[in-house]
Amino acid sequence: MQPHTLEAYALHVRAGTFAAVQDVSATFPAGVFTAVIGPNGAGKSTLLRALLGLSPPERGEVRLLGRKLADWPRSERARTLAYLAQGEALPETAQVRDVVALGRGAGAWRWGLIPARPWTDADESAVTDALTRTDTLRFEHRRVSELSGGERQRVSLARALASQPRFLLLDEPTNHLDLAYALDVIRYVRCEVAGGLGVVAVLHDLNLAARADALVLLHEGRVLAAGPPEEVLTPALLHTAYGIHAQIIRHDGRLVVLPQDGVQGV
Ligand SMILES: Nc1ncnc2c1ncn2[C@@H]1O[C@H](COP(=O)(O)OP(=O)(O)OP(=O)(O)O)[C@@H](O)[C@H]1O
Repeated sequence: MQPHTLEAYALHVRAGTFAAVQDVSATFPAGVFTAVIGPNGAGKSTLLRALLGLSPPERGEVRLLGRKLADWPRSERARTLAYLAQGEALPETAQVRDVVALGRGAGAWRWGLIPARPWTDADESAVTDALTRTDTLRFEHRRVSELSGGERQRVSLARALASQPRFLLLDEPTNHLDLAYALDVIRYVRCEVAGGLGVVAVLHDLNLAARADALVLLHEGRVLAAGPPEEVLTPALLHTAYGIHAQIIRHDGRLVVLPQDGVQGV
């Protein structure tokens, strides 16, 4: 048991009747950017939801900062673990600052999920801080409908950071973003990780995943490999997981995955 980690122990999680995650153990430390990779249907989103307590495991358990996730009071757990779901929609007519304020729980009060409490100076400064760190403060009064896809994703990130979480879980945060915006997201994430945040991100782009500190490669619901990118991004493992033939090269100190044309290298 490690105090500064989010951990999965021998997790089995069902999605409907399907065993989507099977016997998965993995450790996600604070101050580390871990990317969860694997082909479609490998169980990545299911694992993320189990780590958040949204999909209760059939067997095994999740531990957050050394304490069983199930033993955490709901509101404390929600503050400690922030989540950015896949393709999450933002309220189109709301102003950016108000959207980020939802990260302080304002939405949950409004919907009656947790008791309302007075809005404080600490809330206000956490919102300003999250806006500043994601470079969204300059358009805090714009409406969501006036933002580009990349700007929206930064606002979503700001909303998640506003709760000042210890861990941030992101499900395909670079989906539908062009390369510049995708790199932006990774850059903002890296800054937060340098400040001690633990980040777990499901990523499909292996060349973005190569920028993480650690990778967990899922295949058919199980961990096929875990460790630093150079240990996980190997031709043999990528062939087993994705059925592709790929070359891995190092450029400017970074790993680059070069798949050959077509699945099975056709
Ligand atoms: N409600 C459900 N009922 C039945 N099967 C499900 C359900 N939800 C997910 N699954 C199945 O569980 C498996 C894992 O799904 P999951 O979404 O976790 O995979 P993933 O790795 O995130 O996939 P993708 O990369 O396509 O998003 C898939 O085969 C999926 O079809």
